[in-house]
Amino acid sequence: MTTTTVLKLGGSVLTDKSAPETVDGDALDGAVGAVAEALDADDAPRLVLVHGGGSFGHHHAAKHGVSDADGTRDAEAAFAVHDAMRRLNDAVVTRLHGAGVDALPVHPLSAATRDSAARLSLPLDPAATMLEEGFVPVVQADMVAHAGAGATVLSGDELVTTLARGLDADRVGLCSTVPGVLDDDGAVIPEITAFEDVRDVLGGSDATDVTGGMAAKVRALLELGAPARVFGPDALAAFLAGEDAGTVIRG
Ligand SMILES: Nc1ncnc2c1ncn2[C@@H]1O[C@H](COP(=O)(O)OP(=O)(O)OP(=O)(O)O)[C@@H](O)[C@H]1O
Ligand SMILES: C=C(C)CCOP(=O)(O)O
Repeated sequence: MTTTTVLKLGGSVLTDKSAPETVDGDALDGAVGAVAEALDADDAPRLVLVHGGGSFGHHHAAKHGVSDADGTRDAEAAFAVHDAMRRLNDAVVTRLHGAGVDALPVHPLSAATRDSAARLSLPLDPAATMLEEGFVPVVQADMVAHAGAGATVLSGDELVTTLARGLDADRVGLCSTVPGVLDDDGAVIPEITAFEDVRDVLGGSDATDVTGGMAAKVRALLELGAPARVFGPDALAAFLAGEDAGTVIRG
């Protein structure tokens, strides 16, 4: 039976977060290589890729003072974030093509919305139909029109949980720069089942990040209702091959 995997490639992995709009070419090649190899396997999953903002989205969002909670009615500001994310998305999709992966872009701004209670509505048909037709959807973190708030940031983490639920994913992974969620001593916590257990060790991000870093990630994954894994680039191939990797989060 073919399984469905939703995988986020963290913006902190794909980019150099210390320099605006800078792709980390080696890291992107490494991730793309692992994806291409996994899709060549006999038991390859159907794969939905999501990517975060790194030094593309977060840089522009911070500059314009927007986040997933604080919106803007300045169309040029919203477009600056979206367009930077599109440039990163183009870079990811193009490298995937270079590795023989049939990737197609998905830009949520054109179709997703948030209501006044910040509930996300994301049409799933595009990604579902792409999967049916053998493509790999590559969904960018983006801006989204938000009732009563103008436009807010839509994080890759929220896209992962929404797509995983909506597409009934069998496996969910978040590849970040860290090898997992780390405890006070820097060791990988094997399993998280409650936010209270890890609240004290969870922080934001070391770099510019408008969506809450690791604490927000763990919170979102605990609400998913299915196991999800947070791991580093070294474990990406193992995760895609169906093995355990990093920290498993079970809500
Ligand atoms: N307990 C913790 N364990 C691991 N990382 C932590 C912890 N607390 C805070 N962090 C920070 O969380 C970061 C990962 O979150 P971040 O949102 O930056 O990653 P990402 O999803 O890969 O990138 P992006 O948000 O750009 O897509 C780590 O680089 C680290 O700085
Ligand atoms: C700032 C933007 C548009 C991206 C936020 O998504 P994340 O990097 O997954 O937190």
